[in-house]
Amino acid sequence: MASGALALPRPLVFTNGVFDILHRGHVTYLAAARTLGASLVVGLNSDDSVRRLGKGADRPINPQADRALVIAALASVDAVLLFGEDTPCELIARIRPDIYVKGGDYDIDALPEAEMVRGWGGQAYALPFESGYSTTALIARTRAAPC
Ligand SMILES: Nc1ncnc2c1ncn2[C@@H]1O[C@H](COP(=O)(O)OP(=O)(O)OP(=O)(O)O)[C@@H](O)[C@H]1O
Ligand SMILES: O=P(O)(O)O[C@@H]1O[C@H]([C@H](O)CO)[C@@H](O)[C@H](O)[C@@H]1O
Repeated sequence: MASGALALPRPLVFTNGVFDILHRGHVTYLAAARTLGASLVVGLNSDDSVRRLGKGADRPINPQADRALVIAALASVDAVLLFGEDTPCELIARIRPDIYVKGGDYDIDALPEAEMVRGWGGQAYALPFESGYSTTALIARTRAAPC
């Protein structure tokens, strides 16, 4: 239940993602997100939600419980909330964050999540992207590595 997120200090920063295999880009962007407010909540796609996203037939590699534990262990993250829908919009409507962020691989102005948060006077930002770091690239490198 997202009501627990309401008890976190404000301004509350919200972001979301799959976070299948944690990498440097995730860590630096979440650390940057946390600096924008007094708390950071991460919406995490459930396994079923990930399977509908079309990232690959074998995705997620890591089940939701493991992905949630890894992200929650980061010092920058105050709470992790699973969502099963295709987008985090329902979750965002429930917790009404003050700031919405995604990494720089997104056009923040094109996202319905940003429109929602801006709609109640909040802010939305795309944060710097660490090029060369993605879960997909990690998986590809692992599979191509000589035995
Ligand atoms: N290299 C990166 N630098 C900064 N932010 C990133 C980077 N990669 C992903 N992010 C951000 O992390 C969040 C989670 O993204 P996601 O789990 O899709 O990572 P990914 O590595 O792109 O995974 P995949 O390759 O499976 O799409 C998103 O908000 C995304 O913008
Ligand atoms: O890890 P990803 O693929 O960056 O996470 C997705 O982000 C989408 C984004 O917020 C645009 O809507 C979201 O819709 C999707 O559910 C994943 O969280």
